[in-house]
Amino acid sequence: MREVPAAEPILRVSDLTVTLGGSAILRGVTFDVAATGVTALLGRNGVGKTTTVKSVLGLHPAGGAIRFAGRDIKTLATHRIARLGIGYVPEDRAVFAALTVEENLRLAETARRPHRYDLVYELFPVLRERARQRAGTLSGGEQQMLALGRVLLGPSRLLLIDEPTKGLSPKYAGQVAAALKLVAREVPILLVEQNLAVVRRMARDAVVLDMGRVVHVGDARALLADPDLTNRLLGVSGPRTRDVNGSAR
Ligand SMILES: Nc1ncnc2c1ncn2[C@@H]1O[C@H](COP(=O)(O)OP(=O)(O)OP(=O)(O)O)[C@@H](O)[C@H]1O
Repeated sequence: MREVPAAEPILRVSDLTVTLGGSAILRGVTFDVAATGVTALLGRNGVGKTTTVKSVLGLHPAGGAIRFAGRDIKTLATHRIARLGIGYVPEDRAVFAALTVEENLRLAETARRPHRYDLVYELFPVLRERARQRAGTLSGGEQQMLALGRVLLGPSRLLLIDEPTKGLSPKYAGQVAAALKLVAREVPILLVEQNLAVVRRMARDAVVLDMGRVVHVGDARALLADPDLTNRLLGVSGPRTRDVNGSAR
């Protein structure tokens, strides 16, 4: 029987090195992001997860190679990388506080069409309900939904999403995770996430960083099902006590 070749990864990061403020932050990071599903980028605080994501976007000068959909993107300017179809939701959510929800979405419109308001409002009905409300007065969870809505508005081929559930109540974290899971059916996601219950629910693949290096690559659930490995790599005992909605398990 002929083997079906596995799809090419959508993103290939090879031997990525980044120095910031005189310190070597990434020391040869190598990993792939599959063309489907969610790849979780994990690790303790300060190990280089955000730096990795920003480097993919051309926001830090980096050594090594970055290929997106088979194309070398490391030397491209950030706006050109974005135009190739890489969407980014940063950790601080980056919504315009003084503008309404609707204005925030309209500002995210780009030349790349179609603008998928139907998808955004289907995933996050609260954004339609609060269309006229200033973004700065939304709750943290609603602001996160707006930030995700902004990036989902245009067609993307890969989403880089940095800690989308950080600081959210279990209820909102659950809602955001559920929406991202739906999004991941259409667009591959590289997800930085500390909430391991969210990771277990969404991610198929896991990449773990430690001190600027990849120390583990493999199946996300297998990693999280192994308390010793989880403890050694992530410094926690895994998502065993509470699920993503905060219920005890
Ligand atoms: N512009 C910068 N100048 C100097 N050092 C920086 C800069 N940006 C990040 N760093 C340092 O690089 C290291 C990695 O930071 P990074 O934000 O990538 O970590 P992280 O894994 O995303 O952490 P966290 O989980 O806490 O968000 C940290 O020690 C941080 O202080």
